[in-house]
Amino acid sequence: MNSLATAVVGYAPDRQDDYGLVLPARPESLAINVKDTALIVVDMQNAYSTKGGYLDLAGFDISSTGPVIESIAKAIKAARAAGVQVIFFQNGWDPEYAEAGGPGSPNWHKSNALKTMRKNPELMGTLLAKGTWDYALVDELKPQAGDLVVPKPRYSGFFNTAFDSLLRSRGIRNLVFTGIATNVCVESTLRDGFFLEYFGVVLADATHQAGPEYVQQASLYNIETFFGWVSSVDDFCTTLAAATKTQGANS
Ligand SMILES: NC(=O)N/C=C\C(=O)O
Repeated sequence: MNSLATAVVGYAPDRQDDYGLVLPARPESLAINVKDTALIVVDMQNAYSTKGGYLDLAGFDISSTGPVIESIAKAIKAARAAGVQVIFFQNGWDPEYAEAGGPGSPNWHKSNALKTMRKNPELMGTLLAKGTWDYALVDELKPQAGDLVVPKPRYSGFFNTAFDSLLRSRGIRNLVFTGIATNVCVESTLRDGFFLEYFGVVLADATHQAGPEYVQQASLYNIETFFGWVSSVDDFCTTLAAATKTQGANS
C-alpha cells in the first residue's frame, strides 16, 4: 500500500508485545494480534455478486465482482491459517418477508430487492429469501468448521443479530472487513462498530460498491477519514503470514 503513515495505533498500542502484528493501513497502521481480530465477510451471496442475482436484476453493475471474490478467498485462507476468526454475514429474510418489515418500515421503502420484486411480481419469493439460490453464499466462499455465519435482516450487521455478543465473548476488538457492498452493508456495519468501540479496517480490494465507482471512493474516503482504516488484501496476508510462521515454529 502506498504512502503509509509510520504511526501505529490500536486499542492498546502500549501493549505491542502482546500484539505482535502491525497491519499497514491508511491513515495509520494498526496494532493487532490474531486473537483480538476477526475477518468479516459481508454478504458474499449470489444476490450481490452473481449474474441473475438481486443487484444484477435491480440494475447495478456486478461485472467486476469476480476479482473481489478471488481476493476475499485469499484473505480467508490467510485468516484461517493464522487462526483469525472468520465471520460470514448473510443478508435477507424469511420467505414471506415478515422480517423485511411492511410499509411501516423504512426498509420496505428503501430496499431495492423489495422494490424490484414489487415491480416484477413474478420474482416475489426469489430475492434475498432464506433457502433460495439468491440468498446462498457464492460457491467460491463457503464457510468451514470454525467459521461463524451470522444472518442479518438489515444493512448493519450489528442490528438484530448475535454479532456483538459473538465478538465480545471472544475478546475480538478489530474487525477486518471484506465483501459487498462497500457503501451499504460494509460501511453501515463498520460505522456501528465504531460507535461500539471496535476498530474497523476495510481491505479495499476485497470490497465492491453498489452503484457507480465514485461511491466506492467516497466510502473509502469516509472510512479512512472518519470511521476507521483502509488496507489491502496483500498487506493483510503478509501481516498474518508472520503469525502463521511463528505459530508453525513454536508447534
Ligand atoms: N450487502 C449490501 O451491502 N446490501 C446492499 C443493498 C441491499 O441489500 O439492498
